[in-house]
Amino acid sequence: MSRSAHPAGPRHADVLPEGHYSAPPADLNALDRKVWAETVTRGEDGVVSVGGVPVTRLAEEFGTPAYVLDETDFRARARAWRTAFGPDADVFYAGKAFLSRAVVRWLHEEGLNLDVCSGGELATALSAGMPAERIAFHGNNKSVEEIRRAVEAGVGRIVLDSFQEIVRVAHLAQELGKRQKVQIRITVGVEAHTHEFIATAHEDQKFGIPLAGGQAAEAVRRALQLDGLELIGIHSHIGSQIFDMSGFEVAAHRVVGLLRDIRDEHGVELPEIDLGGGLGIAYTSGDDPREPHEIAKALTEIVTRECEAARLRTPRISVEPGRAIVGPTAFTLYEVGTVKPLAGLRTYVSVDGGMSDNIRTALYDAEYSVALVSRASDAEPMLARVVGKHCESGDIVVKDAFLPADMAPGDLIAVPATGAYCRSMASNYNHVLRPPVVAVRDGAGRVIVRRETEEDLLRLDVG
Ligand SMILES: Cc1ncc(COP(=O)(O)O)c(C=O)c1O
Ligand SMILES: N[C@@H](CCCC[NH3+])C(=O)O
Repeated sequence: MSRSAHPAGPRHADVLPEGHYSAPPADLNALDRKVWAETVTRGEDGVVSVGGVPVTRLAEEFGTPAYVLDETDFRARARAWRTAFGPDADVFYAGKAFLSRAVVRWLHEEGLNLDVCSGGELATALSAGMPAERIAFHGNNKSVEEIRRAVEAGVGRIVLDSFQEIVRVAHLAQELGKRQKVQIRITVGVEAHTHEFIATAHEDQKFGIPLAGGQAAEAVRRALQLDGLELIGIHSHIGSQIFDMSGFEVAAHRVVGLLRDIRDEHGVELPEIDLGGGLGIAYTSGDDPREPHEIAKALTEIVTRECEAARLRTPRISVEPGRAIVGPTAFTLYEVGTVKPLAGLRTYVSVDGGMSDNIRTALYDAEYSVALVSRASDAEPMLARVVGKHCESGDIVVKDAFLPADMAPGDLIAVPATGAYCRSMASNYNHVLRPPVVAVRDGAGRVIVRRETEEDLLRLDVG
């Protein structure tokens, strides 16, 4: 296999990209500790390992592309959240970030609860043994059938998202002879500092019942009147990939304000509040994520302070981190197929996956980093764009990155921080098969979600 440089290719682009990769890093072989988990290291032979397992071995054993997830890191992060919030609060892992039966079992063992947002996620959670009372069921348009299954299973809470749903859940619960614990999701009117597609607490979007205009107060009134419901609290989720804590502070302030109004109007002190998920992770060296203990301290302090001011008993707090737990624990391992230098522009490096295993770049203009992991290289940096194999020019995995100028077919590259919203949003576009998830632990990899096969694809075809 040729390791030669590509003389026609640019060493640096004439026009450098804006953002975090506007200049090449000093050493392309160094792994940026902001985006790579500590358990990922480069050996003396230049090969990168995770938890002591070389990526070359993983590629041989499981093929590429593959999501490689460090189980030890996942458990440590889950535990850190659990410990940070302590016994008087609850941490619900948001299954939408990535869910599999193995993950459900790890969460159960680490003492976390689970947030699900569809019948499919609920089925996965229950089939892996998560106790129903530790499950929260979310969604802005749960079907009657999904609600029925959740109530029958005995989920710990259903988070109500509309006036229609308040009535729907109450009737179904009554029909089943149950009183369902519920929270009401409200929209607090905060503009979260994140991509507009993943902000969820400003007024003009689909989630929750607005605080504005007294709508949330009216929803509470109705829920308290219905026998099938036990209203246990108020829920707010302001968006995702957020670093600035001020949005959470405003949300907590407004949620506590509603609890105070409820006490004043109905004489009831609701025992719980949920402040959702949304904490950001580092995708590039420019991102500075908060640690779980900082977040726990900030949220607990503000809720306690606001409750004291309102003379309310401090409610039990819950949170729903997804990305912050699973995001940093996995990387996607790809094999390079072609290297195409475009003079004066950049070099296109095509990998064996693409937008079907990571839609985030195309969907949110998300930034990622990338490294050559199957060897070290002393070649000069070249401005590269990592693209997939799909019939779409927007099929970009990493928009701007510096890779060594001797990149060649057969090299393995890895994109870190792909644990969240990559496998869970993967598709079969172009009938490309979805990659496996390989969990690494104790010096070995094991498949926790297998690679799709052509038989899997054809199984759904009728006729
Ligand atoms: C209701 C709810 N909770 C939790 C989450 C998890 O968010 P994140 O993965 O950003 O922590 C989401 C997704 O944004 C959500 O919609
Ligand atoms: N899927 C989104 C986040 C949405 C979270 C769910 N409400 C992402 O990849 O960032």
